[in-house]
Amino acid sequence: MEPQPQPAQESAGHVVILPTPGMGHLIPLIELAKKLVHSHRFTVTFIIPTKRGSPTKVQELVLASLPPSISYVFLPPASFEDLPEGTRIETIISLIVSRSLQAFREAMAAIARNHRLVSLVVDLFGTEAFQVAREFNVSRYIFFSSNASLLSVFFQMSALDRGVSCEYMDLLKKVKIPGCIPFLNEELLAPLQSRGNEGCRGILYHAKRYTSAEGVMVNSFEALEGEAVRDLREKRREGMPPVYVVGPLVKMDQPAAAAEREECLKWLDKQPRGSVLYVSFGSGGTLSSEQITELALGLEMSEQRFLWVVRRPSEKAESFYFKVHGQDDAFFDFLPEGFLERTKGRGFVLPSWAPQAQVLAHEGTGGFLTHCGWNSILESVVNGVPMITWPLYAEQSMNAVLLAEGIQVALRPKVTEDRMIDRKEVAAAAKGLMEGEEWKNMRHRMRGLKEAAYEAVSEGGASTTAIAEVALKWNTQ
Ligand SMILES: O=c1ccn([C@@H]2O[C@H](COP(=O)(O)OP(=O)(O)O[C@H]3O[C@H](CO)[C@@H](O)[C@H](O)[C@H]3O)[C@@H](O)[C@H]2O)c(=O)[nH]1
Repeated sequence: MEPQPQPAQESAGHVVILPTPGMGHLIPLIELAKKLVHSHRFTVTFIIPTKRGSPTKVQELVLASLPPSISYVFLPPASFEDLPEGTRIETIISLIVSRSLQAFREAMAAIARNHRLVSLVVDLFGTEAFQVAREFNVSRYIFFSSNASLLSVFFQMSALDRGVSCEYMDLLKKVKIPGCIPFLNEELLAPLQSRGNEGCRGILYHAKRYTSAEGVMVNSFEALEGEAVRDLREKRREGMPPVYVVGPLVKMDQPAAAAEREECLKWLDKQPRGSVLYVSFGSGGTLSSEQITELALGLEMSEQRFLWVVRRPSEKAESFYFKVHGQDDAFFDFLPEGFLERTKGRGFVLPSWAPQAQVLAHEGTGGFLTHCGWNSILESVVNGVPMITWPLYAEQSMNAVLLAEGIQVALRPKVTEDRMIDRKEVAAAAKGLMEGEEWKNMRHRMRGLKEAAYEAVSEGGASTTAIAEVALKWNTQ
C-alpha cells in the first residue's frame, strides 16, 4: 500500500513536526510524515519536546525505523519542579511545549540554515509553537490525532463557553454537536466534565487557538464517522480553519523476519485463527491492583485464549504515560496466585509493551480489549478486529460510546458505581465477543469498515486526496 521511496530528487520543501509527549501522538504523525516524504517529496524533521530529555525505549524503537528523509531531534528537558502533585496530564503536556519554546526556536533556526522551511505541523496540544512558526514565516497546521467528533467539540467549545455558567454537559444536551451521539457527563473528555478545573481551562485555551491554524488534519474517515466528518469538511465554522480528513493513518508494521519475531508473535502463530483476545491499555494505561485481579480472574473464567500486556498496578490510570518501558522486569507477582499456571498455554502475558500493529494484523487475533485510544481503535478497524471497550482517561469514554453505540463494533462491559469492572462482566464480555452471536454481526460491520479504510488511503481515495491538497498549498505558497 505504501508508495515506494523515489530516487533522490530535489526536496519540495522542509516540514517541521512537533509531537507533544505520548506515543499516541508520535506514531500517527510518523505515518503522516511518511506520506509527505514518499508521495510529495518533502523532507521532514521531528523536533521532540520531552519531560526527561532523552527518548524512551519505545520512542527509540519507532524512530529507529524512519526513512532517511525524516530526521529527528530531542529538545532539552523542560523543568516541572514547581508543579503541584496531581497536575493533570493534559496540563503537563501543554506546559512541556510552552516551556520548550526557546529550545524549539533554536532548533528551527538550525534547520532553516540548510532547508527551505514550508510548514510547521503540531498535534492537538501544540498550538503554542505557532508563534515560532510566524517568526520563520512558515504555515501552521494541526494534526488532530483523535477523532472528528472530538474535533467538533473543540471547534464549538468557545461558542459554548461564551456567557454561560452551567456545565458543558448541560449545554451539550441542548446544542447538538454534529456527528456526536449523546454523551453522559462522565463520558465527556475527562477535563471537560467539570468547568472549574485547570485541565478544562487548558482545553478551552487550546480550542480557541485553533483559529490561528491554517488547516487541521484529522485522523478519521467518512465511513467511520460519517456525520461528524461531513460536517467538518463541508461546513466552515466561524473563524475556524479548513479541515482535511486524512485517516486512517496507522502503523502497519511489516512482519519481522522469523528469527527476530517477538515471543508473543511466535505464540500467536500457534493459536487457531481468530481465537485470541488481545488485551492492552495503550501506551500509558494502568489498572489498580484490585482491578487487575478482577480482569485476570475474568479472563480465566471466560476460557478464552488471550494475549495481555500487563503493567504493574497503579491507582493512577495514566501512570505509564511518560515512562513507556519503565517496567523492565518481567515479574508478575501482582497477578492472582496460581493465575499464570492455570492459564498456561491458553494465555500469554508480557510486560509493558507489545508489537501491537503486528498483533492486531495477526490472523490468530480475533478480538481486542482496549482502553479506546484513537490509534488503537483505528489499528483494530484496519485489521477488522471487533473490540471490548475499557476506557481509562482523556477522551476514551467518548470513543467507547462511539464504538459500542454509534458504530456498533464493540461490546461495552458494565462499570460498577465504584468504577470497577468485575470478573463476571469481564468473562461475559470476552465470551460474548469471541463466541457470541453478536460477534458475527460486529465482524461483518468491521469488514465493511476495513474495506472503506483501505479505499480512503488508496491512490485517489478521499484521505490521499486531502493530504495532496495540503501538500499543494505548501508547494504553492
Ligand atoms: O503495548 C503497546 C501499546 C501501544 N502501542 C502503540 O501505541 C499507540 C497508542 O496509541 P493510542 O491507542 O491512541 O493510545 P494512547 O497512547 O493512550 O494515546 C493518547 O492519544 C490518543 C490520540 O490522540 C488518544 O485517543 C488517547 O486517548 C490518548 O491517551 C498505538 O499506535 C499502539 O499500536 C504498541 O505498539 N504497543
